[in-house]
Amino acid sequence: MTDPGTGTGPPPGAIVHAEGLTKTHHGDRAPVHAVRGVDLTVREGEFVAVTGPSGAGKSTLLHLVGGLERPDSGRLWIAGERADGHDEARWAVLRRRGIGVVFQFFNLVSHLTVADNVELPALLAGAGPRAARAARTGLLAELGLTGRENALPGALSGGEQQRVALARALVNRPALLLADEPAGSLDSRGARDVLRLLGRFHARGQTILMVTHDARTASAADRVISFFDGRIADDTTLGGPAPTRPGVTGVLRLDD
Ligand SMILES: Nc1ncnc2c1ncn2[C@@H]1O[C@H](COP(=O)(O)OP(=O)(O)OP(=O)(O)O)[C@@H](O)[C@H]1O
Repeated sequence: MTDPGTGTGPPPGAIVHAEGLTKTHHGDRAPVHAVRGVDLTVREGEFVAVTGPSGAGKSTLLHLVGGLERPDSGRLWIAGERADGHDEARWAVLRRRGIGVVFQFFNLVSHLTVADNVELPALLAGAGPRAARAARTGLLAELGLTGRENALPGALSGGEQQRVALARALVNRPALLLADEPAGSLDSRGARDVLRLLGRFHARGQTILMVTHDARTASAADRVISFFDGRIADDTTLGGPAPTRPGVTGVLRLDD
């Protein structure tokens, strides 16, 4: 891959640092320049929303950061480690540093119970069954899902499914939580609950990078990046409480 080598590398405390990140999609029509030389730093504890019109390249940017797609050029660091290499090296960094992802349509495994969906990433990461169960139990309690452990995803509301997906994304205590339109398929109550939960995890130090086309959803973040035609058009830090302490612990109550 091309390495422009022009940047300065990640500053201290950067969870995401990208320099000149570029991605062109080659479908069956003309090439689409989805991300065009993006420089981006997300510091530990930030809640950043990337917003912009359909086709602006928001999801492609999120996929590049999350290792779901590989950049054509540019450099990417996750928690200080280069993460833009060939597939094996990229996955090794992402596994070590930990990235959790929530998608618009939850992407739960339909034939696994809630408990198994949430425990699966912990078991894949090498946790023993007891540790995986303890992590799952704590998170489901925090997310108001105690009693739903044995349900299959299809028996849950959209809001409940997204909370299960959130538990799954957080079970390995990732350095970074990526959220792609996390409220996009929910009714207004489900959307409000999920955004409130994201806000509370953020208040406890969770770093979050969220993509949304919706300005109201974006306002849950404390920094809003406007993306247009593959580039950052605006980057605004909003007011709001600073994270109180790192780590995701304690009990969240939806009705607070
Ligand atoms: N795998 C792909 N193959 C070809 N073109 C793609 C691919 N993925 C995305 N694109 C194109 O790249 C551009 C950016 O897409 P992307 O999904 O990143 O934008 P977006 O801002 O997230 O849009 P939306 O809000 O509609 O999801 C669009 O023109 C899209 O059609």
